[in-house]
Amino acid sequence: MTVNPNAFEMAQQQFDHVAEMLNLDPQVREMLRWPMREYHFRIPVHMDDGTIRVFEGFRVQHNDARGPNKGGIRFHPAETIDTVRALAMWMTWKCAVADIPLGGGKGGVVIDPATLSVTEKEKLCRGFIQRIWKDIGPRNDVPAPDVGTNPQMMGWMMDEYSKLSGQFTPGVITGKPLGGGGSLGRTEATGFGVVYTIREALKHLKMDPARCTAAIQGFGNVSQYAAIGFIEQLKGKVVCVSYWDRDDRIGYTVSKTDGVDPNFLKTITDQYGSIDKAKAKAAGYVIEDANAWITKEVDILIPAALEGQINAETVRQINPRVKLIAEGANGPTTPEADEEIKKRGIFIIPDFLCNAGGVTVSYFEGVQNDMNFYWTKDEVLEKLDTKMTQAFHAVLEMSEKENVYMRDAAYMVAIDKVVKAMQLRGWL
Ligand SMILES: NC(=O)C1=CN([C@@H]2O[C@H](COP(=O)(O)OP(=O)(O)OC[C@H]3O[C@@H](n4cnc5c(N)ncnc54)[C@H](OP(=O)(O)O)[C@@H]3O)[C@@H](O)[C@H]2O)C=CC1
Ligand SMILES: O=C(O)CCC(=O)C(=O)O
Repeated sequence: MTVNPNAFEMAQQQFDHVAEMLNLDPQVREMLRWPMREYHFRIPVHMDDGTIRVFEGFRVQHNDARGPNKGGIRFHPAETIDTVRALAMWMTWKCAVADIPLGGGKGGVVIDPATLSVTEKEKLCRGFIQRIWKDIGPRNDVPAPDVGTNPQMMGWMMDEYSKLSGQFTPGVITGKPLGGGGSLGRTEATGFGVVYTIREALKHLKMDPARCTAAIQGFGNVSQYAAIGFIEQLKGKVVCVSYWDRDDRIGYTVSKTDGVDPNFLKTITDQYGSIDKAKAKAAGYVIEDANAWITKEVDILIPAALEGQINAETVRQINPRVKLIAEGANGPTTPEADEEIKKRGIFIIPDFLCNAGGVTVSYFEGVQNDMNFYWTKDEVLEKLDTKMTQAFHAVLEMSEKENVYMRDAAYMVAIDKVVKAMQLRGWL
């Protein structure tokens, strides 16, 4: 599948479209369609074989009117400054829609983490912090995990920041390991958040979740817990997940008509989301091509891999039965595909609403770090459910009031909050 060539152009196009609908002041548009600040740096790492490799890194701070910049760090071979800019901008809207007092940021390193040893990965994480530590912190910019990074890596980063700043500072990074300042429920948060919004959307559409089927793209952190939550909490059926095969360098869809078992699939998946095809086949799964997930005759599609996956080309392959698209990934749908989805009347839960569960529990993690007192998993997930449910209904209400597409409604809710904060602070 193709990845959108320029995610930032896509993010700006989405923003411009709604700014026009809102008749937003051109000066305010100019402030919001670009990041406030960005850092470009190079990170030298002493590799295990004695050579030195230099990696390219970025941190983008889009807007901090509502609070410290917040957003993950991606380690991905196809990372570009424009992808990071887009993701940072989407974080501003995400925190506003989720109604958490944070702004938008994102980081990235151009690297395939699967090609590094554990020691090299640790050096790269520490090197990232050495380059940026003076410009992040619990009160100005708080990174977290995203594609290609995990809690252990956040633990190393937090340690490096604490060493450099001379004081233990767990609140500088979220998504840390449990016992190392992490919050219970953060691992499940994004996927479960997707499921809470699906539950509310199905109520709105008057569909019974227990009679619904779903097809999921991806089998990383978000998709694994979206699949588990959809089956265990909503009693629905997931007919396939897809993944990127590192050895074959192509994607596959792993299907089972009577429903996949994500807990089993997790046992045959490596830390980067590659499923063992032979073991899946032996367990009765069918291996299909990468695109098969989007063609399935299901009620719900959950794109949860990368941006640009539902585009002008693939949108035509969506089965007429599909009633709902829940965007687990950031930016999975291009503006061309959006037009087609609108025409077909498919209900969409837009990305920065649907996948806001991760940053919401990251926010809870920061709050727990500040209190130095930790909640139980049930407390965290209950608070998450409340936040996601409120956010979903605020966007739905806007969509009904203004008679607009759910993505446009989410932008309206978010832009209104960010602009208000800018006004209150005297920036406008
Ligand atoms: N983790 C979080 O808390 C949040 C994540 N997100 C977004 O959700 C999406 C997924 O993130 P996350 O689950 O954390 O990342 P992971 O790295 O855990 O998983 C993404 C998976 O998708 C695979 N993949 C890449 N391209 C394709 C493809 N074309 N078809 C099928 N699978 C593919 C990746 O394989 P490979 O590694 O081999 O490339 C990887 O296994 C991203 O858009 C991310 O920004 C949004 C909110 C929060
Ligand atoms: O947990 C966080 O702070 C951010 C997660 C993230 O990067 C995202 O929501 O895209």
